[in-house]
Amino acid sequence: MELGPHSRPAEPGRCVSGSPSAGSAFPASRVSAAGAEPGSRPTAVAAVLPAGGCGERMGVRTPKQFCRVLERPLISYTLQALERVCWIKDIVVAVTGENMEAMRNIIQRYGHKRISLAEAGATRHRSIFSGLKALAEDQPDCKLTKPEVVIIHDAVRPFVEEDVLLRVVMAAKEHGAAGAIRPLVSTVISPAADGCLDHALDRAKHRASEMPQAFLFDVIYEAYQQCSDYDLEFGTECLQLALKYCHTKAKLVEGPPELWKVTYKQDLYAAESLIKEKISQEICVVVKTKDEESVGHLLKEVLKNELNCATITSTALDHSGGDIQNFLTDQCCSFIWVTVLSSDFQETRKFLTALEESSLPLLYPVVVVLVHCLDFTLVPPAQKMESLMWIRGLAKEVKKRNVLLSGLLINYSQDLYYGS
Ligand SMILES: Nc1ccn([C@@H]2O[C@H](COP(=O)(O)OP(=O)(O)OP(=O)(O)O)[C@@H](O)[C@H]2O)c(=O)n1
Ligand SMILES: O=P(O)(O)OC[C@@H](O)[C@@H](O)[C@@H](O)CO
Repeated sequence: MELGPHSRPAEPGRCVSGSPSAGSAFPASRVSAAGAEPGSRPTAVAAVLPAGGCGERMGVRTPKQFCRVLERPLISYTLQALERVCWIKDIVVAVTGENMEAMRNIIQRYGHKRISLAEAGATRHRSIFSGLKALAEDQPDCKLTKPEVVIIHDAVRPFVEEDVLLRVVMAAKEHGAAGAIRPLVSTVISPAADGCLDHALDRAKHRASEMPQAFLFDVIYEAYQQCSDYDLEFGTECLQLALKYCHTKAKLVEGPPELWKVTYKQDLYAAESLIKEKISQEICVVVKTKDEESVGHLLKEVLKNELNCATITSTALDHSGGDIQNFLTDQCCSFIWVTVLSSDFQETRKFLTALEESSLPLLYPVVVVLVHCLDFTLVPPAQKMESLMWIRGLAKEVKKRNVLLSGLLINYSQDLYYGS
């Protein structure tokens, strides 16, 4: 899967030489929960995202961090997840030189902030080390301020929430290092030289090490500076480096199942269905005017009963796009636009234009179901067909801008409506 046609001449994202970020520090109120004195100095937190791999196990030409999920590069979802966390002040992404421009295009296209780029290395540990150097103040022309705690998170683990980030950071503040773990799904075995089973590990006594991990910056930076070439070349575990080189025993933090790493092609399909599920969690029923509100409310109640996993809201837009912008959030991506006994599609077009102008279609495909209620006894057949063709043409037009429009024509008798 190639990077999309949106790639434009690079507007350079914040490379290492960029100015310090405006992001806030880790709020003191949260730190006090980790045993620090309440109201003490907030903890500065930054993140390093290794994104310099080639995705060999994915088996496609494009490195998996740039593979598209619902038309958007996988890494952009991870960046958005971290950007949702206001107390992460800098995010350093380690990418190869050949992918720097692609990364800058992604930063610009999806409006990512607080991002700095560093040159990846030949291994994941070398890429992480490069990202840490971008945050260390002992490096020449380094413009980023050194954080107290640094999160390390694989760029191909897009489903990371603030809760687990907060828990690993607070644990790292207390213990020097912390990492998310998950129960093992398969039993770990140790093969003998002859290729037969030597022994099996007790699965209940072992865990899978996942990401995010967090460290006191000085601990992990010192570990990487002391790290042997062998460990830099063949190691896969940052927690082990903190233990081996800084005698720091990481606190292990139970993480949710969504922390898995996109490694094989099936992981990409799983990521797509998880993102689709998240998008469909929030549905907003939109009617044009107050007097159509009863229809919208009725539809909302029906949907609430039928779709108990989704959050259904409704709103009436008495005015032009201004109201639409107010309720657009990056949480809601599915809308049911209801028009009753009206052949005027101008309001529909205004609504879709406002959607396109919002940042929503950038981050997710926006789904709009146009429910067009007509009194079929009053409307000639030609008008019904005309309405359907109009909706079809509009759907084709807005699809280019990541808005997926479907139309539903419903026979809705006038006396039922005005009698309602
Ligand atoms: N030299 C490398 C190798 C890996 N990574 C990053 O480390 C993360 C986890 O590594 P992995 O899943 O192994 O990614 P790849 O090395 O790309 O995968 P593969 O082993 O299948 O080639 C990924 O975000 C990957 O981009 C990196 O920054 N630099
Ligand atoms: O070896 P990979 O590069 O696939 O994975 C790197 C890390 O994500 C993996 O080692 C976790 O166990 C966390 O350390």
